[in-house]
This record gives sequence, structure tokens and C-alpha cells, in this order.
Amino acid sequence: AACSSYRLRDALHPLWQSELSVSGGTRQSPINIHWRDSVYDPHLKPLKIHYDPATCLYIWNNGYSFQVEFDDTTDKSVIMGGPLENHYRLKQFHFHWGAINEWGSEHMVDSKVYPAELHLVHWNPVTSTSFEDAIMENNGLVVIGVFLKLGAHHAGLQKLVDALPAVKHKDAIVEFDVFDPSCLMPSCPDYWTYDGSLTTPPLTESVTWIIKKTPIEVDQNQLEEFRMLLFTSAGEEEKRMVDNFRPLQPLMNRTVRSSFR
Ligand SMILES: Cc1ccc(O)c(S)c1
Ligand SMILES: [Zn+2]
Repeated sequence: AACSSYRLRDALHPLWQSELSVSGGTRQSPINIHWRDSVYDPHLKPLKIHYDPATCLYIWNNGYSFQVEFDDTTDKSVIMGGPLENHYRLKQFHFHWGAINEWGSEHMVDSKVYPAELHLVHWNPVTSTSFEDAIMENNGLVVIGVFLKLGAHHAGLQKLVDALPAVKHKDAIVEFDVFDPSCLMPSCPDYWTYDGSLTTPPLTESVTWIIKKTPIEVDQNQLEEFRMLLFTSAGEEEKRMVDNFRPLQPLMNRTVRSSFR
């Protein structure tokens, strides 16, 4: 009963009315990672990341988040290793965040929530011919999740933050060239990994999640710039883009593996 009422509340969340279409899901995201329940897997390799800053195309406001899109027509920006059997191409990255610092991330670690979470979305060019196809493929996608915590100014992020006023409204787009998202990665190699889903519609269960254990630090001004974006288009009544995170989903029959002891 608790689960169904939980799911009903979940399904009525403003951003996810369409939730009912996957309410039978068995591997939904995000989840609360219980550190002590995660299983160290010695076979997990270090994650290898090779991003070419020249593949960065533009930044836009898609009405859910702000998103930086990459040229994914070649293998110039890829990840491999970790839990992966082959390389995956970087397609885009975006963030989820809260109205205040007390919440905002999608995943949690022992119920600890962060003010924001970065998602770097990659697709499998070996088993799919396009990102759009990969969304529907089992393990067609890999999303690297990085927690953001309040702390020092993040110089690499600031280049992104400076572009946000240009994409304040839904569907706004601005050229954004030569950016290397590796600068948003924590130096600590440790991660958890589990099988899950997109956290926005179509919520398809096609994602191998790689959640970095260590957050990156950003300062208050940078978080507040995120919160000045709008869900709404120019001319509409303004709705601030905040709380664009999906509620926690049941772990069901899944194990979270860790790359570290
Ligand atoms: C492909 C994709 C789009 C939006 C998202 O929030 C996530 S998590 C993945
Ligand atoms: Zn996301």
C-alpha cells in the first residue's frame, strides 16, 4: 500500500504525469544508494574518459534543464572501461537542482541529498545507430552522475554559468564552443554503478548508471544562477526552473556495485 500511494504521488509530480506509462518498471531511477549494501566488485575497471573539447556544439534550455550538446557523429568524445563492455559516445550533459541548497540531487547516498547533480549522457554506437535508438535499447545509454556540493567557486563551471542568461527561457539556444566536461569530474576515481532508467520522460530502462562517490564543489552564486533559469518560454508567465529532479524510485531486485572497498 505504501509503495502504491508512493508511486501515485510520484506519478502526479508536475514533471512526470506520464509516469503511469512505466509504473510497471522494475529498474527505475533515481535511487537512494545505501553505502553498506553496495557490493565491491573487483572486476570493475577504472573509468576511462576522453572528451574532445572541440565536439562541444551549443547550450540550450529544453524546458526541463539546461543542456550542453555534443557532436556525436564520431568517436572523438567517449568513455570506456568501468562496467562497460565497449566505448560510449558523449551526447549531452545537463543538471538537476533544487530551489534551495537543502535538496536538488536525484540520487542520494544514505539519504544524504546534494543541492544539484550533473548527468553526462552517453550512448552505445556498437549496438545502436543513433542516440534516439539507444534510448530504447537495454543498456543503450550510460549516464555518469556527479554530485554538486556547496563550497568553493568552480572555475570550470563558471564558463557554463556565464552562458545561462542567454538561455533563460525554454527553447533558447546559444553557441557554446570548446568546453571540456572533464573539468566537471572529481579527481577521485571511485564510483557506484547500477542498472536504471532515464529520470525524465520517456523514463526508459536503458541506462547503466555510474555515480561518482565524491562530489565537486560549486559556490552559492553559481547555484543561484541555475535557479534564475525559467521553465517557461519568453512571453509566458515566468516559472523559475527549480526542483527539476525526479522523486526516489524503489530499488526492487537490484544490487548497487562499488568500484572501491
Ligand atoms: C537522456 C536523458 C535526458 C534527460 C535526463 O534527465 C536524463 S537523466 C537522461
Ligand atoms: Zn538527468
